[in-house]
Amino acid sequence: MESLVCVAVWAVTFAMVMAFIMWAYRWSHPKASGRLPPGSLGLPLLGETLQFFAPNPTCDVSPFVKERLNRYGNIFKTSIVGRSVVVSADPDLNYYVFQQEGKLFESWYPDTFTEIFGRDNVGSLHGFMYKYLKTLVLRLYGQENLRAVLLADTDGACRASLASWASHPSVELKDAISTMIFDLTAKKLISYEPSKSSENLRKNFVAFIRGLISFPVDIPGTAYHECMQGRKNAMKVLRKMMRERMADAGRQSEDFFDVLIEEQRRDKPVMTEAIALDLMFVLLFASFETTALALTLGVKLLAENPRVLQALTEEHEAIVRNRKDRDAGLTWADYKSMTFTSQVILETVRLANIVPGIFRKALQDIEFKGYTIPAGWGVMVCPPAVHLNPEIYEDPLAFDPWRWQDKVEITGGTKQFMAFGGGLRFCVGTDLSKVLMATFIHRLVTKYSWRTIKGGNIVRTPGLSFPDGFHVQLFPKEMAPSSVLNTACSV
Ligand code: HEM
Repeated sequence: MESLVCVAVWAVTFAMVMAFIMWAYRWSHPKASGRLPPGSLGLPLLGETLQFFAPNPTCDVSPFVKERLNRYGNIFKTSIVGRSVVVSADPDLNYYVFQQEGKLFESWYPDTFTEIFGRDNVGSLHGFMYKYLKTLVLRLYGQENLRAVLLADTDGACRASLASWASHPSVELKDAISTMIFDLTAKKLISYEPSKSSENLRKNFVAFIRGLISFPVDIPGTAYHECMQGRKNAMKVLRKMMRERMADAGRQSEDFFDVLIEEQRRDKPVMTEAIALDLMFVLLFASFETTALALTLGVKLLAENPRVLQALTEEHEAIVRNRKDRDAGLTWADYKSMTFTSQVILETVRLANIVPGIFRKALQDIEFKGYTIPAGWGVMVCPPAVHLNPEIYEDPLAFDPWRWQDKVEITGGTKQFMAFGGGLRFCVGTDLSKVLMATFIHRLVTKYSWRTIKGGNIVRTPGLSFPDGFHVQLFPKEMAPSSVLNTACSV
C-alpha cells in the first residue's frame, strides 16, 4: 500500500514537472504564423522585466536596449510586465506603427499605466470617442488659445516664479518648475488655487513617471503603490468637484472642467462621468510633469554648454532691445521669432527622451521586414534608440542645437524625431510645452544668472528622474557675482 502511495506521489510530481517544462517551453517558443523577431522572452512570467527597469544614470540608450540592438538588430522581441513585446528602433517600423494607428495597431499601455490613469483615459480610447476628446483638449491647448490667452499667462507665471526664487539661497529646480506649471495649468483646468485650497493636489502626482511603467505591485514602498494612492486621493477631489458642479445648474463656465460638464449635460451626451474624470486626471499630470523634467534638464545642459547659453542669451536680449517697453510681456510675434530657442528646445527634448517607450498593440498578424508581429503582441517604439543613433544624429550625446538649423519646422512625428510621438496620437500638449519652455528661457536668460549648488545627476528607470534634485541659486543679472555665474560646478 505504502509503495502504491509512493508511486502515485512520484507520478503526480512527474506530471507537474512535465507540465511546467512544457508550459515554460511554450512561453519561450510562442507560436507564430511566420518568423518572430530575434530576442529572448526571458523567464516565465517575469520575462526580462528586471533588466528593463535597471537604472541608467546617463542620457544614453539604456543598457537593456543597447545590448539587444547590438545582438539582434533594430527589431527584437522581449517580455516585460507579463506581456510579449516587439521593441522597435527601426525608423521604418516606427513610422509604420504611427501611420497605422487604429488600423493595424492601436494604443496599448502596460496594465500599470491603465490602472493609474484609469480605464477610460484618453490613451485607452479609440475611434470616435478619442477624436472627440482630442478636439476638446485642443480647444484649450491648441495654437489659437495659446496665442490669445496662454502665452500671457505662462509669461506672467515664469516672471513671478523666477523673481520669487531669486530671493532664496537655493532652489530645487525640478520641484519649483513642477509647482509653477502645475499651479498654472490646474487653474486653467479646474480653477485650482493652491493658496485657497485645503488640498495639496500636486503631491498626489509624485513618483508618476517612475510608477507608470513599473511592476504592478501594490504594496507600500513601491512606485506603483505611491501612484495608486495618489490617483485615489486626486480622483476623490475631482469626483466631489464634478458632482458639486453638476448639481449647480446656474454655474457659469470658468474652466476646462466646466466644458466637460456642459458636454455631459447635452441631450444625448457622449461623455460619461468616468471619461471626464479620467481625462482631467491625465491632463493634470501630463500638463506639468513632462515639461518640468525637460526644462530642468535644459537648464542643466545650458549650464554645461556656455556657448549655447551665450547664443541663446543674445537672441533673447535682441528681443528685449527691439521692444518699445523693455518690461512688456512677450508677444506671439516675439515667440515666433525665437529661432535659436526652438532649436534649443528640440535638442533638449531629443536628449531628455521623457517618453522612453511608446506602446501599441498589433490588431492582426503583421509582416514587416521578414518578421511577424503576432496579433495581440505589444509593440514598443523606442524613441531614445532613434534620437541617439549616430547614423541619424552625429555625435548624438552632444548638446548641439545648431544641428537643427535650416530643418523644416516639426509639426508631427518623423522617422528621425518622435519626442512628442507621431501619427494620430501626436502629443496634444506639444505647443503648450514649447511655449512654456520658450517663455521660461526668455525670462531666465534676460534677467538672471545662476550657479549650481548641488544635484543635477539623472537616473532613468526608464523614465527620467533627478534623484538628488537640481539645486541652483539665482541672481538678478545686475547683482550677480561674475565669478560663479551659470556654472555647472557643485559646492
Ligand atoms: C516635453 C513635454 C512633453 C513630451 C516629451 C510629451 C510626449 C508625448 C508623447 C511621446 C506622446 C505620444 C504617446 C503615444 O503615442 O502613445 C504624448 C501624448 C500625449 N500628451 Fe504629451 N508630451 C509632453 C507634454 C505634454 C503636455 C504639456 C500635455 C498637456 C496636455 C500633454 C498631453 C498629452 C496627452 C493628453 C497625450 C495623449 C494623446 C493621445 O493619446 O492622442 N503632453 N505626449
